[in-house]
Amino acid sequence: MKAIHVGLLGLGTVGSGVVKIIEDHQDKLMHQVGCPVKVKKVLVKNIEKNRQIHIEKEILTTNVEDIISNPEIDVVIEVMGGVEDTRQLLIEALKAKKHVVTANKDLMALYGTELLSIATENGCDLFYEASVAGGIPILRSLVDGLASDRITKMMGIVNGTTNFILTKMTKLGSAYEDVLKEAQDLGYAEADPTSDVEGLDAARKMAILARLGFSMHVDLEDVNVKGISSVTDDDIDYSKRLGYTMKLIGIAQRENGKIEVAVEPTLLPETHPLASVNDEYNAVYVYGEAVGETMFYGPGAGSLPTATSVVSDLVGVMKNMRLGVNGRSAIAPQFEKQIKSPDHIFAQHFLRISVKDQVGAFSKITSLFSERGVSFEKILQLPIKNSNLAEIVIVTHKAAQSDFEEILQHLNDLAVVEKVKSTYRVEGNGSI
Ligand SMILES: NC(=O)C1=CN([C@@H]2O[C@H](COP(=O)(O)OP(=O)(O)OC[C@H]3O[C@@H](n4cnc5c(N)ncnc54)[C@H](OP(=O)(O)O)[C@@H]3O)[C@@H](O)[C@H]2O)C=CC1
Ligand SMILES: N[C@@H](CC=O)C(=O)O
Ligand code: NA
Repeated sequence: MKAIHVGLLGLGTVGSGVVKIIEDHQDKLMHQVGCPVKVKKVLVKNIEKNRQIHIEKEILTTNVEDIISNPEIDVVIEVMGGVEDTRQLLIEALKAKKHVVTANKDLMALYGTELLSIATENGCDLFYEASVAGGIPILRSLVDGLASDRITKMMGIVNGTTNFILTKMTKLGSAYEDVLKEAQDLGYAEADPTSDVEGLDAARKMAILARLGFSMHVDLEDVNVKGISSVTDDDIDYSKRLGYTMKLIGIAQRENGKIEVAVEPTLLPETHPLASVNDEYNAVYVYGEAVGETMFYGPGAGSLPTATSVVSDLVGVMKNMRLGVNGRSAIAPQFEKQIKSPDHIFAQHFLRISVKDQVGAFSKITSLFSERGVSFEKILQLPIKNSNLAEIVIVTHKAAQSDFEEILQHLNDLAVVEKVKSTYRVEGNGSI
């Protein structure tokens, strides 16, 4: 039977893994799809570069047309990254009736809707499992495994780099910059790691998850984002003292048809299932009205885990080719997008405030909270050595985001408050 020919755009961390899996698992692939799978051409920037894997030099090219306009190539696998130019390339590939598999969340978060509709118009598949939570088959689980349910909440650790950094800072006391460098060396971080540490990479993934889970057209701008670059050792220490673990958490929840999607450093009780997800591992908790609680766990970044999702998508394309049903799996959103306003978003909050160590300071602060009906779950007050300042650490009960923001503004105006040093969302007290 005729072989399926693949054109690969990119041969870095993920691309090398794809080549390795296609070679090493050829028997399994042939058994599943009934024909050999061959990598025909690979686009790279620099042909002369030393590579981790062995590859015939004549397969490499710097001319994208060798892939996009190559009539022998059936499937284009995009693992090079980039947005605008890559979007044009993939549109060209789809119009040339090539199926596409991509790991590119930047692209799918911004142009996923457009690309999926071009794929459908051209009878092509466009699969992107690796774009969210690397090796975890989370998109297929939402689209197929939980297809019959109504999903109301998804919460997870969806960025390997930041989870790696926070784990090493928490468990080993490592310095932020050193661990970031380690994550880059291990191939977890993006080409520009700003998108990892500032939460944008996780926001892109949460937008994709919310779109599929809630069947709504969720845009990247709908996601409230805060990253981990301002998290300090002190914040981590205080969280530990209060029994919490700091994680970069993505939350997407739906209530009465309205949604909230956010990514922010969040404190979780140490006993929470997501608190024990460490290093580059990811986990996504999904709550469905009928199924109840489900949780998906696995490596969120790295060469072979991510490539596993890519090659499994390739198998999906090839199975559809055999059945003659390519280009029929994308489903248009069922619901109009409705975003929750801040007075409908409720969460607990951690605050660390330095105050003048004087009589009445504490009551001035507490009355700001009580005036808005916000009560405290935990409080810690400690003197700051060699100063006339004290540090107050508070964990509130659930409060509306609008009330909390108002309290913060007024706190900063109080004469007894030297500085609100940090605030974090707290999740998972009582339930996931
Ligand atoms: N690393 C990971 O764990 C994960 C990555 N992803 C996504 O997968 C994609 C690839 O990531 P990763 O493998 O880490 O990236 P790398 O930087 O390791 O590899 C990128 C590859 O693409 C090639 N390339 C980049 N730009 C061009 C261009 N303009 N023309 C030709 N070739 C180009 C590079 O060529 P050369 O080798 O010559 O420099 C390189 O081989 C990204 O979209 C990323 O977000 C998704 C999940 C996990
Ligand atoms: N940079 C990303 C790679 C996978 O998506 C991460 O760290 O999770
Ligand atoms: Na995945």
